[in-house]
Amino acid sequence: MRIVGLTGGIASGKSTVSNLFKAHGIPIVDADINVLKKGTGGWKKVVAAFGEDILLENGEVDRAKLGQIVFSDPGRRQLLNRLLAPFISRGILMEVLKLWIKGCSIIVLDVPLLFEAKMDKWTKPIVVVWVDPKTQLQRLMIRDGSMEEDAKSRINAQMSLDLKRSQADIVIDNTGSLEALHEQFQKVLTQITMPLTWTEFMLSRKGVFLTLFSIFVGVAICKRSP
Ligand SMILES: CC(C)(COP(=O)(O)OP(=O)(O)OC[C@H]1O[C@@H](n2cnc3c(N)ncnc32)[C@H](O)[C@@H]1O)[C@@H](O)C(=O)NCCC(=O)NCCS
Ligand SMILES: Nc1ncnc2c1ncn2[C@@H]1O[C@H](COP(=O)(O)OP(=O)(O)OP(=O)(O)O)[C@@H](O)[C@H]1O
Repeated sequence: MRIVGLTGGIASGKSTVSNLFKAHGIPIVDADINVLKKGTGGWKKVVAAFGEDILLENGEVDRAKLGQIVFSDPGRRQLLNRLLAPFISRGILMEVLKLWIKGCSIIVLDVPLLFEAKMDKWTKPIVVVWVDPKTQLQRLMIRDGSMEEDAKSRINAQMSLDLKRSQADIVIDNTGSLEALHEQFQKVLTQITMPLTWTEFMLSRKGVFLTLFSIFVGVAICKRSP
């Protein structure tokens, strides 16, 4: 199985790229899907630590409010990361397992904090969606309707995008137009859909079944021979 890591900086275009993978039939595992959903373990921990003030009337977490708290206070952000990390990794593992059982051979993990959370060692190749700092700030402010100071504090809450780029196997430069992004994406798609390496094949469902089948046949032959 090939587990591709997809990461980048805030508003660098990960979701846009992730949607392109989806549109081409590549399964995506989203890192923080449902970890804050009402009643889940992550929700309980976060409510216990941050108080019921962060909840909406329906009991769901007010993400905008929690975002404002954690992006303006590194200590509170580290606390949130610490509380949610086990639920995020468990969620990812379960999703990967489900896709493995289904027989998927190439999947993409969409993890904004892939390097920060040290999950990069589980993915190969790593695709980093990079954007120049000025464009990143502009896109973030437009998308979230936020002020420059708030947007900058969110950008600064992450490892630098240049450092992420230096650790990537594949870089998508998303500073240009959407057309330019689509063009680069086609090349990336060709790269990541290349035939599996021997190791990737052995880790896929087919590879494991083939190994088990070979062992079974080998044992059967040995038993029959005098
Ligand atoms: C702070 C929260 C409530 C804000 O929710 P909101 O819906 O407004 O934003 P969303 O989840 O879409 O995240 C937007 C972007 O913010 C950045 N971001 C999110 N969490 C963090 C964090 N803890 N540190 C730095 N950047 C972060 C990422 O680039 C992400 O893509 C939410 O992001 C959260 O619960 N974060 C902690 C969990 C986490 O670490 N998620 C990242 C998965 S690896
Ligand atoms: N090439 C592009 N040209 C113009 N706008 C773009 C381009 N790529 C992405 N955008 C826009 O920039 C914003 C950020 O993109 P996107 O939401 O995909 O980033 P992200 O990395 O997933 O963000 P986050 O980390 O906050 O989840 C969105 O409003 C998106 O529509």
